[in-house]
Amino acid sequence: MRTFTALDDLADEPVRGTAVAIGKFDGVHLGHQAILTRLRDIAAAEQLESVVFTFRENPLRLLRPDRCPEPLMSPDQRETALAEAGVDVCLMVPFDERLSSIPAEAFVRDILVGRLGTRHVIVGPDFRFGHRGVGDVALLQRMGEELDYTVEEVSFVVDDDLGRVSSTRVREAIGQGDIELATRMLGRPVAVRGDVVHGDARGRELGFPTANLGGAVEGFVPNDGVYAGWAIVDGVRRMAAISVGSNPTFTPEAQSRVEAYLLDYSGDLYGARITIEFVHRIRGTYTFSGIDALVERMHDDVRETRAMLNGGILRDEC
Ligand SMILES: Cc1cc2nc3c(=O)[nH]c(=O)nc-3n(C[C@H](O)[C@H](O)[C@H](O)COP(=O)(O)O)c2cc1C
Ligand SMILES: Nc1ncnc2c1ncn2[C@@H]1O[C@H](COP(=O)(O)OP(=O)(O)O)[C@@H](O)[C@H]1O
Repeated sequence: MRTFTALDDLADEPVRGTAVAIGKFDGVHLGHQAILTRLRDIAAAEQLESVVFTFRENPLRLLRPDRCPEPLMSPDQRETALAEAGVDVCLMVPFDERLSSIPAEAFVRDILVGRLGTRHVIVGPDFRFGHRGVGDVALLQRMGEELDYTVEEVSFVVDDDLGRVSSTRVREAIGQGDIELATRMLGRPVAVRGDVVHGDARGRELGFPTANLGGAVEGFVPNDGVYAGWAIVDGVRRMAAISVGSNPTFTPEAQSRVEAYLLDYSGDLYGARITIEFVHRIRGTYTFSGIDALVERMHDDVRETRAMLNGGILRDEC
């Protein structure tokens, strides 16, 4: 996949004869994947390049920061998911004053047709575009008759079990601790990524050293609590008991952070970039009366993690 982070870069390396899907694609969930499947099929059938037109940040960050939700993915995670979906070209441009002031008609004429040579446009439900969001599917279609492209609106993915799939519902599911539902709507694990930093060096004394994620953590961090999941280090996936919290037993005022105890592992992870995938929420974060109570509970958490990830078979040892 070729990625462009500025529209002007298209002048140096033109992309012509395209099918274009436009949207935020936050989460690249099953609904987005339905759009990308159509995009790929249409592009393949007509020997066009498949292009995703998306934004680095949610447009609401500029337009209505008070209503802008936390993203489900970092731009890098989104780019990876789009590449995995078989997209040829990703345009991930900043949604800035300049882009937001382009009128809907000019967006179609100058960008979709002028710069991308669009033959087909594929959008999701309720798609709006152009300055003040005045452009809609009807306008896209009207302009397509004149400018010789077609438009397809892919409807919501509504599943008997999952209901309607949307980024908002994925956030809600994670917020309610239903990691399983979020995972099914995403069609991939709920995952965060970050660098392992030093903590308070307490973990190893408790018998549970934990890799603490620091710096800018990519992805949507679930609510405080304890989770069963996986830690992926250098491409190797290991079972992990994960804590998201401020360790209130020790540091009630601290900021919440993500830390993972990797089962059956000992080694040095400082400085490594690791991915943590959440599979199941075990419990909330408690303020224990002392270290012994915390450690006893952590043993249970580890047993439960192993049971969850081994398909529900509890073994005697932990
Ligand atoms: C599985 C697991 C469950 C945890 N549960 C709690 C908890 O309920 N309350 C709490 O205060 N800390 C909890 N912690 C966090 C520990 O307090 C923390 O890992 C320990 O203080 C080590 O911190 P350090 O990495 O900064 O050395 C948990 C950690 C793990 C790995
Ligand atoms: N099983 C393990 N799970 C997580 N980290 C481990 C494990 N074994 C060794 N480590 C190492 O120990 C470090 C965590 O130890 P800890 O005492 O909790 O210190 P800190 O407070 O700096 O996180 C990790 O960053 C990693 O380098």
